[in-house]
Amino acid sequence: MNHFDWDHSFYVDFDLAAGFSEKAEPTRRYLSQMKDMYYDSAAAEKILKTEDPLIYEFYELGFPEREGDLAFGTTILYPGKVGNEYFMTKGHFHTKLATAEVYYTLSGEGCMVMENPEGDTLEMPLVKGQALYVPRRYAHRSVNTGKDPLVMFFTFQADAGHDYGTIETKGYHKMVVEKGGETAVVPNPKW
Ligand SMILES: O=P(O)(O)OC[C@H]1O[C@H](O)[C@H](O)[C@@H](O)[C@@H]1O
Ligand SMILES: [Fe+2]
Repeated sequence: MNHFDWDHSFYVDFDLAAGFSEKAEPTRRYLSQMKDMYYDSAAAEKILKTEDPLIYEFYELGFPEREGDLAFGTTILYPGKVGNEYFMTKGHFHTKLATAEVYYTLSGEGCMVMENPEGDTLEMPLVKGQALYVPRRYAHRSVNTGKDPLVMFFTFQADAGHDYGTIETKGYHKMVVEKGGETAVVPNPKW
């Protein structure tokens, strides 16, 4: 765990291409920790028989969950697929539902899949050099649709919290898959 002093100014280094930091500590999520989130569970089990790939890592700054602070860091989401579904983050709602977040794509290409509790869905490409605004009340998951790591910088209100509940049990309404050599957003048959 890092110990930054959130009541004083501080620097954190983030490599603008690769997303890595020397100063901050990464949290890593492997396929074994999120295998049930992929639609094709047989494909996930098959991969896990021989390896447990690192799906993504993000730099956790140990931010205090205080009103007025900002959480920020980078996420590095690796390329790959489980069955025909691209590697993705778990995704979450904010516990304080009405909390937005900004993602800036540093390198790679992908898609941000969003949905609100009413089931309205939004899918927006993650494009290098563009900041994407994730609106209040929308759960958000990033998906790597490219061949290289997808690297993003993010920031949000530090006391927003993470709510994984509904996402972990039912998933998202939409999935991002490779279909006939193309990237396609399709309905999740589990809904
Ligand atoms: O929480 P996950 O869906 O696994 O995503 C991992 C992390 O990456 C993102 O960039 C978020 O902004 C973080 O708040 C989040 O914890
Ligand atoms: Fe978030």
